Amino acid sequence: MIEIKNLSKQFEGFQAVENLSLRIETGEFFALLGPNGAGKTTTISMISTLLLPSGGEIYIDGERLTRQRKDIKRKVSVVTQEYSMRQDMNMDEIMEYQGRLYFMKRKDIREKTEHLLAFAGLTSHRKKTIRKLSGGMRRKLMVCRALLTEPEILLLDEPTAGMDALSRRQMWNLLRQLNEKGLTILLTTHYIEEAQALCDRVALMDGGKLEDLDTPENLICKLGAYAVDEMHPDGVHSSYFAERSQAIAYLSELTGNCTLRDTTLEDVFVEQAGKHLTKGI
Ligand SMILES: Nc1ncnc2c1ncn2[C@@H]1O[C@H](COP(=O)(O)OP(=O)(O)OP(=O)(O)O)[C@@H](O)[C@H]1O
Repeated sequence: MIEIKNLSKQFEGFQAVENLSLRIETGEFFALLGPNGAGKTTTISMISTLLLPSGGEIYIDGERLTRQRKDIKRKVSVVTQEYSMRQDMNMDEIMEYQGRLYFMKRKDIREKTEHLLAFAGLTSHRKKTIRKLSGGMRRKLMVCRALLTEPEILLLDEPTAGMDALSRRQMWNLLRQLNEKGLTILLTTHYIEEAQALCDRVALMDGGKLEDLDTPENLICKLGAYAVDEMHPDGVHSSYFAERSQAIAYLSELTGNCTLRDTTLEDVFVEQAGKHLTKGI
């Protein structure tokens, strides 16, 4: 369980995260969503202790997280946005290097590497050096590396950024299976359908602050489960309704090109962060 209390981060006077409080339950699959610069990466970096908070606290299973508490830090692994791996190493070497950093026994490293690479479908590529791997393979390897120390919590900063649709689905399946085995997962993503497909709950951030936090279904219901899109020369204008009958009544009054559809989490995101994203352009 991760508990964040009044967490803040300032960079030279700039408030990147402001008074953030939230709680992620053990075994939950949780997403931080928000426009560019919302403070998602900064939040993940503080939970992984890469960054120190300017204020507030983080608790893991009820214990205060600090850089000195190696026992608590070990419960948390992070997959960052950058490929932080030596280009000239192959997969086995990357895993061995990571295991040695954590003083794991060689036999343990070998056994777990075997299992993790097979689980991620990477075994046949294990002797390729990092520079010869595709972006999707590298990200999967980063997940394997993060899992080597058997964390209870996995933090992923945009785990499928730049992946093609097939690789993204493979990563989703991998993460789903890990979560089903009990791993608590916190991810940031710009692919809203990713959060809708995977996550139990979603936190919407903007300008360093928490704007809303709920299940995707509840966030959609709050906006209105039915959407009517009207095509205008400047783009699409969407209106939201709780009841299908209301949406149909509204639609019947319209004369232009318009459609009725189910509201998605992306609609919730666009409405929240409307000033940052413009639909239809
Ligand atoms: N080291 C730093 N020094 C100064 N400002 C920073 C630093 N790191 C982040 N920021 C600023 O803090 C704000 C939040 O950044 P952060 O990377 O957490 O946002 P984000 O929600 O992850 O954005 P994105 O979706 O673009 O990855 C941004 O305005 C960013 O410019």
